[in-house]
Amino acid sequence: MTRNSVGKMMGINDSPATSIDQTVDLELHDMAHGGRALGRHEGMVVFVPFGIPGERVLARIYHKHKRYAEAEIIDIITPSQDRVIPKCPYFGVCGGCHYQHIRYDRQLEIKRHIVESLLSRIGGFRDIKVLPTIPSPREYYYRNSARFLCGQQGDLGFTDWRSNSFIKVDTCPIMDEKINEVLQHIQGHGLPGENVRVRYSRQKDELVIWPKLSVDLETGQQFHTQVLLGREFRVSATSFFQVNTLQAENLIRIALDELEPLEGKTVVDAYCGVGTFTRFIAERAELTIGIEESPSATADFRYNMQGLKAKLIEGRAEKELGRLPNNIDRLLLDPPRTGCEPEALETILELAPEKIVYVSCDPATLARDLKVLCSTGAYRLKKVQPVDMFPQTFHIETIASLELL
Ligand SMILES: C[S@@+](CC[C@H](N)C(=O)[O-])C[C@H]1O[C@@H](n2cnc3c(N)ncnc32)[C@H](O)[C@@H]1O
Repeated sequence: MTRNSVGKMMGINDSPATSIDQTVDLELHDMAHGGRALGRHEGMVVFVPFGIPGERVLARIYHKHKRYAEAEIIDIITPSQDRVIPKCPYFGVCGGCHYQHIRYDRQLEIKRHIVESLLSRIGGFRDIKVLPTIPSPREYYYRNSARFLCGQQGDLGFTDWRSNSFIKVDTCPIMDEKINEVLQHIQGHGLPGENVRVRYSRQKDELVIWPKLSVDLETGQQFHTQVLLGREFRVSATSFFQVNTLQAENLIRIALDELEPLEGKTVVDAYCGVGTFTRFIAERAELTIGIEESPSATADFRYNMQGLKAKLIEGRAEKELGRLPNNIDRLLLDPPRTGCEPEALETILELAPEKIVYVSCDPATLARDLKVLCSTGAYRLKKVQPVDMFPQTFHIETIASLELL
């Protein structure tokens, strides 16, 4: 989406009365997708990071675009009752978290509201009531995976959200405690120019630290084993895996409920990764067909699906969906943030499965794709359920369920 289209969507005007370095008094009235609160000055929308809707703030304009401005809070005149003290010493500088200053139950409501408003504005779904966001079992220390950037001297850290420059970090309270422990050992030992990926399986107490480093810990492991609802998954260092293990179990439960009944059915799991959903579908359905393009994920999928009624098609979903037979009963979609390619959506409309469950990590592309699937009158949007996979950040995971009319 371009900046101008964001401006138009929000009903934003250009305002000569707003200028760089100006201090403005703002009532924050909403939260935009992307984690910034919204205020208005002289008719121009102002995006305010680390604000909370309902607050009145004094803010300094640091960017002015044609249709909107960006401002940083210099004083909070009326704080929200939902404002809390962030846990992380890097919060406000590090680009990883956006909501640590907001009480957790308010984060959940903000996410629900954003999904509903994007479905209405982008998707044209005016009457859809989005269900309350399912809270993460852990509000902090939930991530089973970290990707650290490496600075000049082998220091490990993340990015300053304003300047995009490297910042060294010695702790990260959204990563599993074990990943924080590992960081103590590997800090200062990164390889300049290379990211360091640390993944941890709490159930199996297994680590992947990639690439190989000169430290007093085993590094360079190719795989580790993650466990979801009692099933083991081999996951390679470079394969995608859901970052919030406990919440991924809820995601699977909801997706299965929406796909049921599965007995005797042919199901396609597009963008299947290492087989997270396929594994459970294949235990019930007649045949499950996964589609995945990543070579490491497809190798893991083959390993994980041994003995199950599951087939794999290696390739891009937008091409491979068109080669499927016409008897597909159910379709699960779990694409990357960019959503589904138009070609994939066209083919899905031709295949016309009775039920589609769309698992999305970006509600804007979800709304765009659901509009394509529903605007022809082929599908009805039955249920929309946000599931908080990423507490303390603006990222939103949503499951949408569609039925053929
Ligand atoms: C959000 S992940 C979901 C993976 C899996 N469903 C899971 O829950 O673990 C998206 C997956 O789609 C794969 N992918 C990305 N673009 C693709 C495309 N055009 N066609 C097929 N797979 C794709 C990625 O490699 C990744 O494994």
